[in-house]
Amino acid sequence: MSEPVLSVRDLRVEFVTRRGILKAIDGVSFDIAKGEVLGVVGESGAGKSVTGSAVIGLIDPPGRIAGGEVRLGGQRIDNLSPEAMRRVRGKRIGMIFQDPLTSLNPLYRVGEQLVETIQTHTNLSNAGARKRAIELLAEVGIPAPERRIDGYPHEFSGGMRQRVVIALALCAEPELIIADEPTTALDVSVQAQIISLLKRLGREHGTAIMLVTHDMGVIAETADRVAVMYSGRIAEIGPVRQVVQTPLHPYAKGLMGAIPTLVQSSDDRLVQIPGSMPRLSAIPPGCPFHPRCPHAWDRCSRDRPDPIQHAEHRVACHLYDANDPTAKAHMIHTHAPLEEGVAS
Ligand SMILES: Nc1ncnc2c1ncn2[C@@H]1O[C@H](COP(=O)(O)OP(=O)(O)OP(=O)(O)O)[C@@H](O)[C@H]1O
Repeated sequence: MSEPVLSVRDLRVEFVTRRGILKAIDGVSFDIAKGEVLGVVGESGAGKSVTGSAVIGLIDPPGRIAGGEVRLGGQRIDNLSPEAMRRVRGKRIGMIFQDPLTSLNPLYRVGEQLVETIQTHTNLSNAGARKRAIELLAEVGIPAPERRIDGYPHEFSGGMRQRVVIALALCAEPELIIADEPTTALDVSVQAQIISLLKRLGREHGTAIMLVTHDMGVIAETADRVAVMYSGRIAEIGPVRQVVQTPLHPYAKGLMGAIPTLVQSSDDRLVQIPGSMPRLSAIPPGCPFHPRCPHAWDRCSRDRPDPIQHAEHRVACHLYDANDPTAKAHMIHTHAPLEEGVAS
C-alpha cells in the first residue's frame, strides 16, 4: 500500500490546569490514505476536535502535545516551528469548520478572498486567479459563479457559504482536509448535499479527509473508514461498513445502536448506553469504558487495553484478546445483542 497522506502515532495531548494535568488525547494512532475519508466519531468531549487541532498544530497553552508523531506525506509536522506549521496549514492542509464565518472575512467579497488565496499558492495573474476562482465556485456548486464571485459572505445562504469555504480550502490543492462538524449548523436537507460534495471532491482531487462529527448518519454516508473515540482514545477503527454493521467494541455497539433510522417502528427504541463518559479529571484506570460496560471484568478496571487487530477492525478491548483464556467467557455470559462479534 502506498504511504498514507496522514499518519498519526501514539498522539498525546494534555491540558495543564489547576486541577492537575488532564490527558485529553492518550495514545491515538491512525492513518488516512489519498482520497480516503476517515470519519472520527464519539460523544461530546471524546477528543475529536482536539485530535484535529493537534494534527494542524493548533493546540495552544494550557494545552500541549505531550508525545507521539504526526506525519504528512511522510514528513514529521508535529515538531515544526510555528511559522513552518502555518505554511503547512495554508498550503498542505485545508480546514473546514462548523461555522463558515470562521474561515470567511465578512468585509471582503468572496472573490477577493479566493483570488488572494489562489495567488498565495500560484503565480497566476489577477485575471487568471479570478478565472480559477470562478471554476472552483462552479465546482462546488455555486450557481452563476461569474456573478456570485462579487458577492459578500452575508449574501450567501449557510449552505452556499459552506460551499465557498470548501472552494477556499481547495485553492491550494491541499493533501489533507480536516472538516470539523462541517454540516452541524446547516439545515438537514443541505447537510446531505455538502457531505456528498466533500466526498466527491475528496475522490476527484485525491485529498485525504478527516471528518470530525458526532453524527453517525453522516459517517455512514460519507466515510470509508471510521474511528470511534472514547475518553481521548480510539475504541475501535475500521472500514465504515464493518464498524457500523458489526461493531466489536461494546461502546461502538451502543453507539451504532443509537443511529436513528428513517423507518422506525414504534417498538424500536434508540439504544442508550447507561451512564456518561468520565470527566478528564476522573478517567478510571484500565479501560475508561469499563464502568459502563456490560462485559467488564476485573481485568478491565486494572489493565489498559491495547488495540488488537480483529479481522478488519482494530479494537481496544480485552474481550478480543486471544491470549486471555477468560475473555471469551465474559463475552458469552452477557446479554444477546452484544454477542455477534465473539472472539475466536
Ligand atoms: N483549552 C482546554 N482546556 C482544558 N480542557 C480542554 C481544552 N480544550 C479541550 N479540552 C478538553 O479536552 C477534551 C476533548 O475535547 P474535544 O473538544 O476534542 O471533544 P470533542 O469530542 O470534539 O467534543 P465535541 O463534540 O463537544 O466538540 C474535553 O474533555 C475538553 O473539555
